[in-house]
Amino acid sequence: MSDVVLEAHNIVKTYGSSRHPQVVLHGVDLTVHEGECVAVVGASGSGKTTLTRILFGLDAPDSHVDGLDVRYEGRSLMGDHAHEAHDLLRMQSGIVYQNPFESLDPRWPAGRSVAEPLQLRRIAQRHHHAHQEPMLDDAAIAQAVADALETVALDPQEFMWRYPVDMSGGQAQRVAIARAIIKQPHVLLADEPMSAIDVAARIQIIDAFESARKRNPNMAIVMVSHDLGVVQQLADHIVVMLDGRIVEQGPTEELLHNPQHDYTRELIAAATM
Ligand SMILES: Nc1ncnc2c1ncn2[C@@H]1O[C@H](COP(=O)(O)OP(=O)(O)OP(=O)(O)O)[C@@H](O)[C@H]1O
Repeated sequence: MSDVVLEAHNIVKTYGSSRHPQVVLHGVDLTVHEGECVAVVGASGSGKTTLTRILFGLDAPDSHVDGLDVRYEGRSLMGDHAHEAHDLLRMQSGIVYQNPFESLDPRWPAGRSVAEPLQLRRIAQRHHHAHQEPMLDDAAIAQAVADALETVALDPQEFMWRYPVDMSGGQAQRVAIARAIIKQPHVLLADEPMSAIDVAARIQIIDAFESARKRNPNMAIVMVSHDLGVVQQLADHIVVMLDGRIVEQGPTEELLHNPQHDYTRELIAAATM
């Protein structure tokens, strides 16, 4: 089995006040390997987004829990060197959100939105004199933007200058995916990337993720969805959540053909694709 890139151990998360605590994650463990696509599925409110945000260092779990840890490529996001681990994870991860129009600046053409993560990397290179990687020039950034747009099957000539207002939801989501993958991230979080997209365009989003994986086979993807049907074509491993707990997980084929939990059977019956 390939290397573990992300791991979460005994994650507890409580919202609310001390008088009215609401525990939304009850000691959850999750492991993601290099190159693997893990889908986290379950009903609305089951804790999928909270768990995956914690896994990507975007939210903090309850502290003072025995056995608690969150690690990226072996580095703990919780311990003494948490800052370095968070910085590394931020640099080496990409995120795709549910609504592409909220993640793209409406004043910018697609080319600029897709280029921005590399522009920011170039600024960081200038500040930190990072000599371990070649300095990005304008031509390298333009080429990377064209490559990323091609990966998601958008013609760079046409889309470089297209504004979000002139895109369909599916096209805008593919631009958002191009933006998320341009840095060749090690880990990609996609939170309900298809639920705001009409059913006809979903296949293009699936194709976009598939070609992003082909281009960067070591990249791990964590995909959140409430719909098993949507993720079955992409996921290698499915994790089923119910009321803040993982009730079942396993390789996609095995889980879909031989579900062990009643709730997994319900999800399979309700799947849309
Ligand atoms: N910032 C917050 N403050 C208080 N409660 C929260 C907060 N964020 C999430 N919750 C609660 O935590 C629970 C889990 O939410 P979460 O968004 O992780 O679930 P989910 O499975 O991703 O649901 P959905 O599919 O609707 O996004 C829900 O009951 C939600 O109301």
